Amino acid sequence: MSLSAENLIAIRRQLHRIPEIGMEEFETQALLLKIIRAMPQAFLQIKTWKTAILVHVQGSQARYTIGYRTDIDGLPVTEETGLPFSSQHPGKMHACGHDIHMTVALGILSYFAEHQPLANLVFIFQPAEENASGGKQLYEAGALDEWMPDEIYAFHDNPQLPAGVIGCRQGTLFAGTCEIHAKFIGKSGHAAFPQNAKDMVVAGAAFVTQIQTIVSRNLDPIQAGVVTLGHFNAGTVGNVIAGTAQIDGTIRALTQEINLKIQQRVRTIAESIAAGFECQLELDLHQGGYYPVENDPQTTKSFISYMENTPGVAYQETQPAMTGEDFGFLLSKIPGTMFWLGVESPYSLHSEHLAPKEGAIIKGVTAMIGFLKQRQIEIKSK
Ligand SMILES: CC(=O)N[C@@H](CCC[C@H](N)C(=O)O)C(=O)O
Repeated sequence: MSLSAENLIAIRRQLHRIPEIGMEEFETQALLLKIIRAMPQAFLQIKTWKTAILVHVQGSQARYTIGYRTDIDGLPVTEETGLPFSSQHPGKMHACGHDIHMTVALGILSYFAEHQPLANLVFIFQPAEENASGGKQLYEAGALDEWMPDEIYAFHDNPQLPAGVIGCRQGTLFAGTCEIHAKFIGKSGHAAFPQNAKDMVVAGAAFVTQIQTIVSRNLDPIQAGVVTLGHFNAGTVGNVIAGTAQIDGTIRALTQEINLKIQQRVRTIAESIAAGFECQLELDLHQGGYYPVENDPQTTKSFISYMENTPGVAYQETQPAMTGEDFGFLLSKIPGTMFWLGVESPYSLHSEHLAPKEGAIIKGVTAMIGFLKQRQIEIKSK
């Protein structure tokens, strides 16, 4: 039997209880495998790569392969929702809704495990979307090679959209991101003798301040970019000069060109601060697979047309967002479409209070099963 709405909610709650950080999703992988192995197996082949799971569904007229990807990792966030099925893993939470993503993928898979598709389908349960570009790692390790999709789909939950509403757009959906890790290394000393030390609170503060000029002074005002420094750690106590400052942040831009331009300005400013304060610099600008999420014109046209014209599906065109997604890497290799699924919450993604509305799950499953069925017919008739 395909998984019912009630089954899916129960599964989502099980997954929600056991969030794990990227590349450590062992319990999650075991639970997913148990659920997948309980489905009818006639059309399925299952393989694993590290904590990832790949499931191939044999199509009856297989000349084409459609991929569907979900991420499976949680975040290092302490849950504050008060829900009875809250995280049982201290300091970890599905605060980005990947439990919803996994559940929707299982719902779609359970349908096609029972109703053989025309095309082959490949379901990718991908680790480490948040921290280590699991999609890029999996692709580059060749885990997909045997079952390489001709096109691919994925969604991210969206607390700002009403539950169950599908959001999408042609072109860029999400920004490309790049992590900033900067360490300024000076010399600690007594607060009374600054002449004998190299104060990294001051150097770090200058870096933070100068970085603010990148978006306001270096970018075309019509173009968009974000530089957020979310972490600054320097010193220990008020009367000791700090010998090091560790500053971490993230760059976001809607094109790779602007992302690279911001990276270059961050590097120039960090190096000039290090020179000016006569200190050392360790700088790591790490983009990994977090390329801009660029939707393919053909698959996205077909996707939007289905969602707009299908009774029971609520569709809304959305603006590009500055969230990042390593699905951008897979979309740079395989044409496809990323979309939003509304889960309606007053709290944002990554909030310790995020409590997505579970009614979105069955709506997402139903919309995607319908779309994938139509898409296979479209492809067959080409
Ligand atoms: C949907 C979402 O929230 N994605 C993350 C992706 C992380 C990108 C990377 N680790 C970075 O911090 O730049 C996001 O923060 O947008």
